Amino acid sequence: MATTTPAGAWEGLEPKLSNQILDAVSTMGFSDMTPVQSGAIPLFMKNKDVVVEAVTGSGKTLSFLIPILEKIHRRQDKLQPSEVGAIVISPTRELATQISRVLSEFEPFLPTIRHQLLIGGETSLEEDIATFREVHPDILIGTPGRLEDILSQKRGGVNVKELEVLVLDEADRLLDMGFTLSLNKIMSMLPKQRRTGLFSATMTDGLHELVRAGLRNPVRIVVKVEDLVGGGGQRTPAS
Ligand SMILES: Nc1ncnc2c1ncn2[C@@H]1O[C@H](COP(=O)(O)OP(=O)(O)OP(=O)(O)O)[C@@H](O)[C@H]1O
Repeated sequence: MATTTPAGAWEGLEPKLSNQILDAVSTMGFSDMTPVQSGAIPLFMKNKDVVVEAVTGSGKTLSFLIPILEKIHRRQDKLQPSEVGAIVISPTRELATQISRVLSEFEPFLPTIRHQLLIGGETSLEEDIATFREVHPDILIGTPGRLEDILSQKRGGVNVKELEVLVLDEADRLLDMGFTLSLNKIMSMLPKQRRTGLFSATMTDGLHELVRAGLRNPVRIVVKVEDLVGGGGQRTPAS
């Protein structure tokens, strides 16, 4: 990324990242974090909810995928076949697919952590349920409609009682596209003691409402275009 000012080496993060994750990011060719990554990853790992306002191309994807992978990797009681540890909600099939691709790059380093893409379109709900039973994913990445469908079906077999992390990616677009009800429905099905991260390019009134409904004392991280060239993001309480 040409415009991003490096924001520190991955090895310097506190709490420390696992060797498998350090090896994965190094294989991806990333020696330093971007400002959004150095801001969001430690907070998420320290069990804070985060609201991240960051422009496109700031490196948001790894800033939520890495804490998700760390939390699942570090669990003492491993997730049971029907249990999922994290859900990422994205407004479009393309974006969800892109996140799934980035997550796949970690697979050689963390082969026991599996994920499933739930976006509708090419697969029916029945097929997605069959894949869930076969793959036993730990992480679900999807669009609101199909995620809501599979979570609301008893026969879907998805157990969210151990879920630790929910991510709402491109949250401004999720609301613009009319997914508010679906998001509220999904959130109502998830454990309250989870961590939630909301990522968005802009903060609108509707988003403040969603933050109030779905997040607990979140820390806000703002990364503007000038931060990408000048370095550093700001942190302020979001509420
Ligand atoms: N630490 C890093 N160092 C260099 N490049 C990185 C780093 N992290 C991510 N990238 C690259 O930066 C690009 C943008 O990252 P990412 O897709 O996460 O950003 P984004 O903010 O989600 O953007 P978009 O809104 O376009 O999805 C990707 O090509 C990614 O591979």
